[in-house]
Amino acid sequence: MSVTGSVLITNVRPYGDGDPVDVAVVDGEITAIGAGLPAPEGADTIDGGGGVLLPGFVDLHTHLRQPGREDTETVESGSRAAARGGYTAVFAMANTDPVADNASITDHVWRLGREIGLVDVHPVGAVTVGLAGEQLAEMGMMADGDAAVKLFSDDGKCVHDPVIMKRALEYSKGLGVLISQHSEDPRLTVGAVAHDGPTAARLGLTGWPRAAEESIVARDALLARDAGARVHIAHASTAGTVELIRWARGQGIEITAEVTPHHLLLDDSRLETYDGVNRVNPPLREETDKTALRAALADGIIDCVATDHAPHAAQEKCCEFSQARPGMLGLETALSIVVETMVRPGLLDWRGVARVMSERPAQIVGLDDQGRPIAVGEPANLTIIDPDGSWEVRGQTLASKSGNTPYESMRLPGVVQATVLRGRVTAARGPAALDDTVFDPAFGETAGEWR
Ligand SMILES: NC(=O)N[C@@H](CC(=O)O)C(=O)O
Ligand SMILES: [Zn+2]
Repeated sequence: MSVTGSVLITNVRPYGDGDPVDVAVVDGEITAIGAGLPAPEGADTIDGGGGVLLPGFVDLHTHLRQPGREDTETVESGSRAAARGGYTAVFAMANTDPVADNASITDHVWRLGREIGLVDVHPVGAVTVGLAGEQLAEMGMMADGDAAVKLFSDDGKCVHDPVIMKRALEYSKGLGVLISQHSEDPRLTVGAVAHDGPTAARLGLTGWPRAAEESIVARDALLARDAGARVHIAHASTAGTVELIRWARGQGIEITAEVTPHHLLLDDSRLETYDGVNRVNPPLREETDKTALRAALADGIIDCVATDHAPHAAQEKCCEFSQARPGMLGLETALSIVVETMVRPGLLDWRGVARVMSERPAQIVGLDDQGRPIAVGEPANLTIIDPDGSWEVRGQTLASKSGNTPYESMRLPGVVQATVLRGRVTAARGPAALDDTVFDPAFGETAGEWR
């Protein structure tokens, strides 16, 4: 991950503040910020178009599907999707085939990410062997490997046995790593496909109760308290989870949490059509949950946004709702959903977006080169956003190998114009593209084509 570049970014507003400035980057590091800067020697110039400059985004929850399901996503296609979404680091979940429960696999994924070089790919290690929930995986070996695994999760499955979870938390503390829990009591979700509420009842879908999530959140908060360990809650989806985290924080328990863009925007009213694209774990909840999740993200009870980018093949999503695989794409649409649900309603300003999409996720996992301030001497991991632009989502044109976006044909606000990883441009479109601008009507009125 040592490849660096030099670039001059012109006409951008760091954190959306003040008049546009230029940002000079030499060998991956910001060397100057000011008006009318000369391009560093040998550096390309990209035109920021007066857009907002933020630290590159960090995703704590991405499914890259390699090894095992390269027909739906690869480290390469997922890295491209991440770069186009404004991300400079992603954490690739362990529910691959074979499962990433040993250092040879986590190191392999890490090496692939490094060779591709579009985003820092940090493999997540499994907590238990084969995600089976019975025997702890060699967490220490993974943490000590080339990938230096920082985050562990059986995501897709919950570490259900409290004795195993207790031991895993104790180990994680000793290793200085973090466990991300997919909070779902599997005994309460047998056959469940939709939020357990009036909509599921009316549609004849088996319900997934809020208690399936909240009981594990409460339990793990207590286990973390007793172990003196930190714990992270993946894809928080209910108002009750928010209250439990608030309570635990008040007790001094070190608990952090993420929310997905889809749980901020969508609710179970989407299920009326029985379209499998809307099936996801945890399920889309109700309006009251959405409101609580947005407020919690605004006030910091929920730390960050994580995509839970979950690519699936078309034939796995088009079937009858209960048969469809759970999961939605997220990397390329996350920023726009955050603009729609948080920035437009005035819940977050651009500094707040930097906090929930860059700074907090980097801090939670202890990345010291991501989520850094935009300042001289800092690593140039950056994203440029057109805050006033909009684009129309088309699954077909996304960089992801899959097309299972719940936002198909929706016009979304906020357009990622370019992403810079250690001074190298990893994605650029429209005015920010290095070559001449190409307007592609498929991308809508304001969003230019990716270069
Ligand atoms: N979220 C999902 O619905 N699916 C994820 C697993 C997960 O994050 O639980 C997947 O791997 O497809
Ligand atoms: Zn999950």
